[in-house]
Amino acid sequence: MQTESPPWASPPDQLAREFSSGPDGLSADAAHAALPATRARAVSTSHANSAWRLLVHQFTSPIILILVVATLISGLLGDWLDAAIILTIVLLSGLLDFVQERGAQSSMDRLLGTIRLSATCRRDGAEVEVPFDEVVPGDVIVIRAGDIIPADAVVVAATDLQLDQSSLTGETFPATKSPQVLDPGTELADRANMVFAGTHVQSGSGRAMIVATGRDTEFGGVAASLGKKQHPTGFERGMTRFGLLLTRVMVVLVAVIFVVNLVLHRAVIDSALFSLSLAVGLTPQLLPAIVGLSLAQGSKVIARHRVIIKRLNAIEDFGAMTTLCTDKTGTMTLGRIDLSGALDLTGQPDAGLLRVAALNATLQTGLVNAMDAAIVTAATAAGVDLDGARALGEVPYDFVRKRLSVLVDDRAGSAGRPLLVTKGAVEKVFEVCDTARTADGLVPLDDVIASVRDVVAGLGAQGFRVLAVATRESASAAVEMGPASETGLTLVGLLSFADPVKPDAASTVAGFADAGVTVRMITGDALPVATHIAGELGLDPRAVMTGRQIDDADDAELARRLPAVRVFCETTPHHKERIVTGLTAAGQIVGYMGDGINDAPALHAADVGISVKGAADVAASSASIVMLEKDLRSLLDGMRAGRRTFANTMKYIQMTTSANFGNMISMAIASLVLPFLPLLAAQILAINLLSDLPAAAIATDRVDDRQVASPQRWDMRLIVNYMVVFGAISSIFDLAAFAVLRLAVGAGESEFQAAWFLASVLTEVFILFILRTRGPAWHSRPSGMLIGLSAGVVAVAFALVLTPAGTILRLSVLPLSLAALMLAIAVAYAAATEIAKPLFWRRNEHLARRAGVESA
Ligand SMILES: Nc1ncnc2c1ncn2[C@@H]1O[C@H](COP(=O)(O)OP(=O)(O)OP(=O)(O)O)[C@@H](O)[C@H]1O
Ligand SMILES: [Mg+2]
Repeated sequence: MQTESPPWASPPDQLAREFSSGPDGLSADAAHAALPATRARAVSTSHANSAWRLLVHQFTSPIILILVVATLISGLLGDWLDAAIILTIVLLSGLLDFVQERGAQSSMDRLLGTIRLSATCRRDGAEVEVPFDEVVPGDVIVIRAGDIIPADAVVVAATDLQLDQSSLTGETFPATKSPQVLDPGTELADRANMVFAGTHVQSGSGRAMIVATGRDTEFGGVAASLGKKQHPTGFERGMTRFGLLLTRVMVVLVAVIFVVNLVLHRAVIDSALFSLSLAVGLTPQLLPAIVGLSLAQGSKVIARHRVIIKRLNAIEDFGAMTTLCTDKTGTMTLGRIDLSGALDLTGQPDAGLLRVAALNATLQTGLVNAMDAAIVTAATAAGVDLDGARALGEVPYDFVRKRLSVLVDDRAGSAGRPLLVTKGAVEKVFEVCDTARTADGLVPLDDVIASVRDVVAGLGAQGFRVLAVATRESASAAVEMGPASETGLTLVGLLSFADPVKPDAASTVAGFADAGVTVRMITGDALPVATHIAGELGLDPRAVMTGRQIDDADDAELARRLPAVRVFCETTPHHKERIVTGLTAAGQIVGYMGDGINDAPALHAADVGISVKGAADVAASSASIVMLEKDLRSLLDGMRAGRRTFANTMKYIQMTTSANFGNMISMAIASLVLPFLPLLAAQILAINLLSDLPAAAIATDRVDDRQVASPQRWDMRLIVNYMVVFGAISSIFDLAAFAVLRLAVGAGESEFQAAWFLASVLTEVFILFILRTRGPAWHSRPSGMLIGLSAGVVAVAFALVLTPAGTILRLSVLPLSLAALMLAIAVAYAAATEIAKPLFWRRNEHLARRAGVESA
């Protein structure tokens, strides 16, 4: 839609005409009609076409491509049947992966649908919630503090509207927005009448008309509309490193095998196919699918605890979490705040103070806040009359000042002169007061500050939150309101609020401790009440640090001190973020739970950001986990489920890599001394396909309790040790089979291959049952799916070598005795592994437990 003037330079009525809209927004019909066009311009964050992309993705790994090319060449050179079989198996494996991943993805999408962000739009004159991707040009959105802007829009009404545009411009200082008409040449950062997609409202409120959506927005070029680049989770980092390691091992082994075969004067194309098939065998190509599947499975189980995983890989970090930082209000406390007292500076009830507080709480226009709501409720109940007082100006609450000021025209109160009413955190209000009102009249604040602090501490020790109230008569109403207006005030009283601790909070904190997770409370609230609540929760109230102490420490000192601290108080959003990064630097895997705008930076910095449905948009979008209810208990259950998921993923990785590693080694040795290839390419691929089927069932397998008793962390050394130890054991038995076949039985090429084929499948399946638990295999019951699939695969393997069916893979029919011999070797191998297992875990226990837990 091209116009003479850009939206920021168009007068409101012209804009409205252009978008066939008006002050009251679109009609629902018009909005629906505009939807297809809007969708077409959407930033493709959704999975449009992704089924195809996912399918193609299965076949685009370099090894698979090289294998396919080599196969085609071999087909051209003559053997079309062999080539066709290889291609069929590759295709089947790819399809298997595809089906798994697809299933995982769609169940994920369904869960995510329940926590989609929505915007408040005016349609047909009423306010309705509209999902972000259904907001269309012409819509008038209603925005409040904490909201994320869904699309670029021109402001049509504003009250102290301040936007945080740092995601777009990098500028962290909030930008003030108001309706106005600007010069067409105005730069992005100066467009003071526009709000941009992906930015969020810091404070104030307003309405704005959407002028551009999706790709047409300033943010559109960036991939996702909330596309702050997420840093990779610990798990993702681990997977990447592990993938690299495997690739290196594979390249070396495959190159060696290929060269050796050439030196031995084997056919080039056969040797190439053999080496490439080994490469396919060694790369656990089901890995992404299995991981995706077990994560999706995990997220479904976790969802039963009313916890939604937004970013699948966060599950692993969720299970690895060693410390959980939470805010106080609503998490540790009930969050149903009641005003318990309006007090003078000696702590005695003061009837007049409630009215002053109510002026501030009622006339403020910022974010609806539980404390303001409590004041309004109490004032209404007490029949306080505001006598038509009205606001002349406001300095909205912010998390650093921790004050909220309203300039009031109060005809009944202050003899016609405007009154500035400020309330906020006690120490923060002290900072702007010169005098205090006592029974003896006005006195300098310093005369009473110590005794007021005592009163506040006394209230805190009873678990009351306290706000201070201050006022100043203003000479004229014409003053420009800003933080600088908060000066020279008179402290007039205190408000105390009750917000009791949740009955089960202490036991849940203990539950986390039992699970190896240290809980830390981070609050913006004052020291006295914070330590009181900490005590009730069983957190050491002496292990406390205030915002000021955090400011005084540099990063290194902070990282050193943080692990011992359990309670942080008087913090700003920036402190919260530093605490999280400091704990991370100290080697912790940090979970952060919070729901306010002030929690967003910390949520983003944490390994596991946890928010709550209904939280401020910025908080929800910074989190990787969203709870449907703010309930620590279900978070604990969800975490246990996350650990189970992690354990299953690890099982798969450990088992397949050790089996594959062992096979590679023995194949390499076998191909050196045999006069023929130990297995044909198609046979290797078939073994791979068959053994991956039961391995896929690992995603749904049961997990031993003791494996979820402490944080589980990705540990490269453990994986490598595992791969080498159990790979070596498997090689030894491979070579034993090899020796028996060549020396005792004197098997020829196709008989050898058939026997080894059988032995390979049997060992890979048996080993699943041994390695899936750290204790004795018979103590831990596998899932039904695992048993079923394994039995099926074993039956297929026997059928292939005992009937002519196997000739399609060039397997000869084995005599029963030889098949029995292979079975015996596989059983002996399983037994040997069972014996080696406790020895391995005893030696590597420290690695398994090296999760860096320092329990409270
Ligand atoms: N609407 C308000 N008006 C005045 N002061 C406020 C208001 N809201 C909060 N404060 C003050 O600022 C302090 C910090 O509140 P804030 O919501 O920023 O903290 P928080 O870290 O979210 O705390 P919590 O852990 O309790 O959720 C409060 O304890 C209170 O003293
Ligand atoms: Mg909070």
